[in-house]
Formats: sequence, structure tokens, C-alpha cells
Amino acid sequence: MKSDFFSLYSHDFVRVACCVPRTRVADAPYNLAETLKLAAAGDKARTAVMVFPELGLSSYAIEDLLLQDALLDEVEDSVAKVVEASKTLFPVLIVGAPLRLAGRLYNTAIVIHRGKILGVVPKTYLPNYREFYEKRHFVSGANVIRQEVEIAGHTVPFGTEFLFEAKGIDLTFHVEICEDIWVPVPPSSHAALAGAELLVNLSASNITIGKAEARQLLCGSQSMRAIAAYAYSAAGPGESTTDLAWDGQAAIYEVGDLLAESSRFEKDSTIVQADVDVGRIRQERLRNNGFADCALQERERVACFKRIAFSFDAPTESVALDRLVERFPYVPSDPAKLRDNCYEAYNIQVQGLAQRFKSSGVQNAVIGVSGGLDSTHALIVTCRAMDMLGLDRKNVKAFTLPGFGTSDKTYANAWRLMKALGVTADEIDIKPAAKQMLADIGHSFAKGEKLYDVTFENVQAGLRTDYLFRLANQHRGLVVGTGDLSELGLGWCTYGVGDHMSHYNPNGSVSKTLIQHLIRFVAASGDVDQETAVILHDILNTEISPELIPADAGGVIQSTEQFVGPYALQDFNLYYLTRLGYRPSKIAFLAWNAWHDVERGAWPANLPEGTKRAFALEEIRRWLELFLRRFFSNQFKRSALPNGPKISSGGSLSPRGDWRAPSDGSPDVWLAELKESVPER
Ligand SMILES: Nc1ncnc2c1ncn2[C@@H]1O[C@H](COP(=O)(O)OP(=O)(O)OC[C@H]2O[C@@H]([n+]3cccc(C(=O)O)c3)[C@H](O)[C@@H]2O)[C@@H](O)[C@H]1O
Ligand SMILES: Nc1ncnc2c1ncn2[C@@H]1O[C@H](COP(=O)(O)OP(=O)(O)OP(=O)(O)O)[C@@H](O)[C@H]1O
Ligand SMILES: NC(=O)CC[C@H](N)C(=O)O
Repeated sequence: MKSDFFSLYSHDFVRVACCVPRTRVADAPYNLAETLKLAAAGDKARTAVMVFPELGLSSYAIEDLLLQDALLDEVEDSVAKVVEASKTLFPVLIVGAPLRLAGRLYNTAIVIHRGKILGVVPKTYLPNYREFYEKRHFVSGANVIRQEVEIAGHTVPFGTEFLFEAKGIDLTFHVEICEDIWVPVPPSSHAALAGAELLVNLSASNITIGKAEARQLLCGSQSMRAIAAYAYSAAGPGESTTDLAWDGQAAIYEVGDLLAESSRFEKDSTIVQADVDVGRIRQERLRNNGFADCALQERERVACFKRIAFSFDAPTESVALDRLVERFPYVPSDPAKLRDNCYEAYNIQVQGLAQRFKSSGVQNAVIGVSGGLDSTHALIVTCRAMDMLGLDRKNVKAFTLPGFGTSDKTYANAWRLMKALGVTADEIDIKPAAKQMLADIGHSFAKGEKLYDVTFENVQAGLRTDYLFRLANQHRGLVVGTGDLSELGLGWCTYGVGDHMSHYNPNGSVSKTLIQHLIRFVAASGDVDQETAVILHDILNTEISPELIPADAGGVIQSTEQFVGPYALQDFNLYYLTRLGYRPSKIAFLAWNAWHDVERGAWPANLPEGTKRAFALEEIRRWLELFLRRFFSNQFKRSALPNGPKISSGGSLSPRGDWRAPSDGSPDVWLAELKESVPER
């Protein structure tokens, strides 16, 4: 095993903290003590980077006291003490202080690690409007006249264009100060283009009504636009309230997602911490060519950045991930978000299919209805598309096509559903044709043997498709596909002359884990009547099965999940492999965090109780291995997909869309990484 599998630092995560110490107005020793108290807590938590507020060592709102030698001497002394204390501390400490440098007063951030000052960064944009008058006291960082300065006995780099590069945990960060994020082009924008992954902001921002939201907007959008993490820490309790008030907002964002936020208006010192996925930032930047093109446009500014490299040893002990990983990447646990996603997905599907009917001039649909989840949902979407186009639902020619494995329950549900939806319903028994084909090709089943092999299965899936396409010719219709994203990921479909093919597939970008929620959403939406809703709920309670093999003597049916693995895990694997390109060990690490404890984290609404279960690492590893094998060997099926709309981020396997790959690739590199880096239990 290369590194500790269970530690976040082995998987491109970095723990970041934003601190809001309680301060006292111009009381440097007190502020130092609070700073060191928080630094000790961060050390214990094995935090890599700790961000403190702007001018935290002196406090911010002290007006002309900023120009007092007694205070400035004491602040310098405090900086020296932080540097001394840092010798035995794990984190990089970034503290704010007013410093007299090169004969001027700067509003600075001092980056300290293991007894050294790595650099001093002055604030560039000094607000001098409304309640702010920083130009009365400070000089802008744009006005740096020396690249190196003396501070607390150290000669250190001084400037605004630094990238701090932690070797050992592999993290590059940039530092800016408060107002720097409030301008149209923040210094951190160029820093990100130059390679900074974490952007930190030391702030002192007085609170007024609505301002917390403004800061969220600024930090969140900067993290999104710069494809970075943004760590923001603003001054809080103890700042002078002579004319202003201070709420101590601190927040950490990652590519637009809020990871952690302080509860504001606390009376004591607080820390918010988050484990930032730096690997995600790197992956997103690899994909987004606009990011690199923008760096080219801005090359003059980007080229100004200097790298300050320092060694940073990852902790030797295991540091557990302190971040909730959603169990279902395609199904948010937040009910409101899930509802929104279902609304979007359903409407994208309907809109996609309706447009295809319109543009092709075809007014009829042909669909095979099995009574399972996928064809049920595809049928509903088709009906809705007809409604939208003002066409009669009778234009939907729905066929149930029972074969050797069709159960009474799904057969009955297929009929109930077709009737309830008011489509043209019909039935063709495929068994005689299947028997004929099996006899023609000399299959043992035709001789009375119970040989239920792939040929036996695919003869049925193939004949169904054959019937549907010929019916489409006959009825001048389009064959509506039903296969979902998860099946395409696993290659769990019959190629070509099989359920793999259709004229248009509205389900191709919907994962199996989402489709059940979509059906629930439709059942509750008012788009269907009460009778249909009852049928839909019955279909939701059916085990997922291709029903290509007859039930055994004990009535046990062919279970898809026993064969290809739980869709819960396989959708997880699919998302992280295709959307973010993570190595198998990281996928397993995330899956273990999401799934090993049934009590941890929220579950999506409406999951049947019995389905809430945990997975041990051993199972996660086993199913991931199978996933990788199937995913690679079945690319040829994805290289030849019918059309259908992309629905979610990370939700397209179309060769014309979000996943383009060779059909003859080998999974060996991935399997070797899995074997080498994921413990067996
Ligand atoms: N790289 C490559 N490039 C081009 N062709 C390649 C290939 N690798 C294999 N092949 C060919 O493809 C064949 C395998 O593909 P294919 O004929 O599809 O057959 P196959 O993938 O072996 O079987 C389909 C599986 O999907 C399951 N299924 C079918 C239908 C519906 C559902 C459901 O639950 O929804 C599930 C079914 O139970 C069966 O296990 C190989 O025999 C080989 O001839
Ligand atoms: N008995 C059947 N009658 C009509 N069509 C069928 C039948 N069995 C399968 N099909 C067609 O083949 C497709 C794939 O079959 P499969 O049984 O795997 O999917 P499903 O039943 O729709 O959903 P699930 O995969 O959740 O069971 C179906 O979506 C359907 O279009
Ligand atoms: N300290 C600062 O730079 C504060 C200015 C900033 N616009 C704010 O209100 O938060």
C-alpha cells in the first residue's frame, strides 16, 4: 500500500480552516493569544492552511491608532511570536497585521510556516469610500518598492503576486485581502490562472443588512469562475463598534459549492473547517479549455507571479475525511434540490423527444412496455411529449412483448399502465418467434435443455427490438428507447439488434438511481391521474430484472443487481470515473466515506426503508473492480448510441457528448491502481 488509504491527505484533499478570533481593540497581546489558541486547535485537527482576519493582530477598526508606534512595535513583536510558535505547529498560518515596511504602512497578510515567514502580501485595493478610509493610513500593495523586506529579524519576500507552493501535500495558494475580492478583477483571478488552487481572503467587513449574502455571492462566484477553492475569513466579535458592527462571517467554497460557513454573530472565537478537494479543482481545470485560453489572454499579468515553494510534510497519522459525501451523486439528499432536479430532468426528456417528433415530421411513437422502471418512465415521457405537441395519446403504439422470463406481475402492470395512460396498447408474444430462432441456430433450448445463456437472453431482447422497428415502419412511428445511463455504463443491454438501439432515447442520460425518483415525481405531479399513480407505485416496488430467464423452481427471478452489482455503488463509480476522472482508489475512498455507515449523512427522500444499507470496503472494492472491467469492455456499445438529450452534469455517455473513448481500451492501469492502493478490508 503506497499511503494510508483512510487519510484525506492520500486523496488530494486538503484541510482548510477560516478563523474568527475574538479580538480586543488595539490590544495586540490579547489578539496574539487568541490567534495562538486557534492555531493550536488547527494543529490538533491536522489543518493544512489556517486563515485569520484582516489586521487581526491589531484589530481592524482602530482608525488613527494604526499610526501609533507603540502599537505597531507590539504588533511586530506579535508576528515574531507567531513565527516562533509555528515551529511546532502543523498548519500554515496566514495572519493579518499593519506593518511598517520600506518606510510605509501596509495592510498585510503574513504567511507563516514552521518557524519561517514564507512571504508578506500587502492589500492591493484600499477602500476609501463611504464608511472606509484606508488610504488615510495605508499604501496599496500596487506600490511595492522593494521585493524583500525585513520583519521580525527575517528577510522575506514582499509583494502581491506570489503563489505559495506546499510541496508534500501538493497545494498552491494565493493570498488577497478583503476589498481585493470586491473589485471587478480581483488579484486572485490572475493568481488562479497562474496556478493557485486555493484562494484565501483575510477580511474585516462590517455587517449591514444584506451584506452577508453579497459576500457569499462574491466568494462563491469567484470560486466558480476561477475553478478554485475560496477561503474567506472576516473579523468578528471584539472589533470596535464605534460606528460599525462585525458579524464574523467565514466561509469556504469549492468550485461554486459552499463547503462550510460560520454561524455569524458569535460571542467567542470560532473556526470553520473544510476538507477541500484539490483533485477536483485540478480535474475541472484539465477539462475546461477556456481556463487555459484565458490564461493565455492574460499572459502578461499571469507571468508576473513568482512561486514560493516550501516543504510541507503530510501528517504521518491517518486524518479522516470530515466532509459529507453524497451517497447518490445523481440524487441529492436535499428534498428541494431533488425536486428541482426531477423537474429539470423530466422536462428535458419531454422537450427532447417532442422536438424530435416535430423535426422529423413523424407523429407516432412505438415503444416496448415491460412493466419495469425504464420503459414505464419512457412511456410517461412519450405521452407527455404527445400532449405537448397537441397529438392524441393514441399515437403512442405501446406493446407488451412477453418472453420466457416475463413475470405475472410485470406483465399485469404493463397492461394496467398502458390502459391508464390511454395509449394504443397491444401485445405480441415473442416466445414462438424466439423458439423458432433458437431452433434455427441450433440452440440447445430448442431441444428441450434448460440452457439459459447469453444467446438465449439476446434472442429475446433482439426479437423485441426487431418487432418494434418493423412496427415503426408499419405505423410510421419512431421507436422510443428506454435504456438508462447506468445500463450503458455497465454495458447491461443487448447490442445493436437489442434494447441498445432505438430511434431516439429520452432515458439515455438518466441513471437508474434517479429514474425511480423521477417516476415518484411524476406520480405526485398531477401529470397523471390517481389510478396511474397507484400503478406507478406498484412498479416502483418491483425488483430490477431483465426477465430474460425464467424464474427458478423456487420462484426466484433473475436479479440484475446480484449480477452487475448494486446500482447505488455502480452509479457512484460511474459518476466519479467519467465526470471527474478520479483514480479508482479515490473513488473507493469516497464510496467508503459515503456508504460505510448507514447512520451518517442524509438519505434522499422516499427511499424504501429496506433499501437503506451500508457497504463495507470489501464490497466497494469488489464491485468497483467489476465496474471497471464492464465499463471498459462495453465502450463499443456506447460508441454507437442513438440520439437523446444530455440531462445532468456527468450524465452523458454519448460518443458525441460528455464521454468519448476508444472501444478497444484496456482497464489494466485502473485495475492495477485499485489493487495496489485499496486495502482488501
Ligand atoms: N470491443 C468490441 N467491439 C465490437 N464488438 C464487441 C466488442 N466486444 C464484444 N463485442 C461483441 O459484442 C457481443 C456482446 O454484446 P451483446 O451481444 O450485447 O451481448 P452481451 O453484452 O454479452 O449480453 C447482454 C447482456 O445484457 C443483459 N441485458 C440485455 C437486455 C436488457 C437488459 C436490461 O436489464 O435492461 C439486460 C443481458 O442479460 C446480457 O447479460 C460479443 O459477443 C461480441 O460479439
Ligand atoms: N415484456 C416486455 N414487453 C415489452 N417490452 C419489453 C419487455 N421486456 C423488455 N422490454 C423492452 O426492453 C427494454 C429493456 O428491458 P428491461 O426489462 O431490461 O427494462 P425495463 O423493464 O424497462 O426496466 P428495468 O431495467 O428497470 O427492468 C425495456 O425497457 C422494454 O422496452
Ligand atoms: N476591509 C475591507 O476591505 C472592507 C471593504 C469591503 N468592501 C467590505 O465592505 O467588506
